[in-house]
Amino acid sequence: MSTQPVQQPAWAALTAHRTSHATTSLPALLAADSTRPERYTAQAAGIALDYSRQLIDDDILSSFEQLLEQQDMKGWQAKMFGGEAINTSENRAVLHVALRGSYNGPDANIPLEVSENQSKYFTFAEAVRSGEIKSHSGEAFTDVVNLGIGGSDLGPRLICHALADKAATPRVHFVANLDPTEMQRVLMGLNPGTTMFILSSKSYSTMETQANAEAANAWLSAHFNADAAATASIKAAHFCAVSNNVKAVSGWGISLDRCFSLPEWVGGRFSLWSAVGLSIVIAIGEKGFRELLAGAHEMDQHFLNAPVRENLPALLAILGIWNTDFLGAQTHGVISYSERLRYLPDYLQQLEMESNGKCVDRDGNAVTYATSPALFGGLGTTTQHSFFQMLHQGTHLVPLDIISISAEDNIKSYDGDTRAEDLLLFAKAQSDALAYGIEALPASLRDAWQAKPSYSHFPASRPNTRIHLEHLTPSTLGALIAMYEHKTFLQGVVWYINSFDQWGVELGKVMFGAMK
Ligand SMILES: O=P(O)(O)OC[C@H]1O[C@](O)(CO)[C@@H](O)[C@@H]1O
Repeated sequence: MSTQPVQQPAWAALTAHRTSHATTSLPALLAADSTRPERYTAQAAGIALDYSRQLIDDDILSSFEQLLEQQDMKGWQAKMFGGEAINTSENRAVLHVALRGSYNGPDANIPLEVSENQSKYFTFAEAVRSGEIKSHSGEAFTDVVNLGIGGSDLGPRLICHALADKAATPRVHFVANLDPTEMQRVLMGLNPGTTMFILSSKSYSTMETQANAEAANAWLSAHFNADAAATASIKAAHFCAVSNNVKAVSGWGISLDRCFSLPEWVGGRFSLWSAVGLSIVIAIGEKGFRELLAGAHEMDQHFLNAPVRENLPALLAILGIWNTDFLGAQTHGVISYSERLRYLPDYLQQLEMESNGKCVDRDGNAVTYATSPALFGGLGTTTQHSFFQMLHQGTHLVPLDIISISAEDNIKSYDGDTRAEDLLLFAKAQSDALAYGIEALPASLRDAWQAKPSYSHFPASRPNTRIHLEHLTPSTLGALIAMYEHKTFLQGVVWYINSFDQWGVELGKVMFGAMK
């Protein structure tokens, strides 16, 4: 029976490990066992996860295996993949996994509904890509702008930036913010005559997206110098929509055959796999999108079947809980050594913090332990020249995920261009510097460094996990995102919180409404 984890025997064992390991350091752990990097590396779906530079050992991992059992990991997995209403505050199932063929429950209508929806927006996206669907002035669309926020923006934005061929049309753009400047800057270079908008809002109650749709509509009618009747037909030609509230969206003037629905059981921050991914299908095609789904499906199966010590999402969940609840970390950093993964930290911020930023458990009681850390991040190497100073020599413990892709997957712009190789080398160098400090230097350099005054002292023993993708493809990106989704879900299971509602964002909306 799951309950608050602090009541479980394994939590007490972990607390005891924390005390007995108080003086353990990463250089000592790494020096004591030359097989540690190999033993503490797990692989699945094209992703290798090396957690040898985390402050854990076999005893701690064993206690976590027990904790997962005591908190009924398997039972919760079965509930989620089987379609039980585990989002109890909203009485909803949590079935984004059904969108990638991983539903395990008895309702045969669910896979049918998924494939019916998919075929509608896949067909539409391919017709936009091929130029078969034309603009008001009879031209092929060159640009598509997704208007959405939160889950209706961050996943598609991440994936399109990572995978879209920037030289091909239609190009895909994103506008999320209420600040008119964002839209103005995106639209500045675009031709209204060949620009399509996707109004993407699961609830169709998000004021930012509605306001931006009005602004986009005004931009179009100003261009066409249109009267009211013409404005309606321009809107019909240049807008499509994604929503769970198709009736309301079509009421705004988008024709029903261009309104693509997503089921109630897909949470906003898990919705990129649904019609919310329309911008992705337009950017990478149906084939690419199906590969993305297949990669996520592979990760789903891995999460369900792999033993804990080989299970990537489970390991990430464990490491996060150890660092947060036992070592006292209040933050978690994600550093991507790949421009193509620029938006990963933004995406993960919503995924992890909106899901697990909770202080009340599933029974309505206050939790007595820490839940989601603050997640932040950025790109290597640029962040090395901004906040890495604090990571190396600051007073806070900041565990990191350091993510890299193979150099051959990157651009070479001239003969002898070694930037991609050097980028990868920096990911390794930073990981070593954080974990070992100057111990990792060759002896000659180390002696010289040691002679320096205390301001150059490196405390070391700063935990980090290396996550490496041999290739960044739709499939491996799908797997990477699904891995983080399941990490987040499992942490919520252990913390005994509902990871699938977001009441914390509501009060500000109501306050705004009261002031308006
Ligand atoms: O797609 P919608 O309904 O416009 O919601 C956008 C975002 O707003 C939130 O509901 C938070 O306000 C997120 O959970 C969601 O992803």
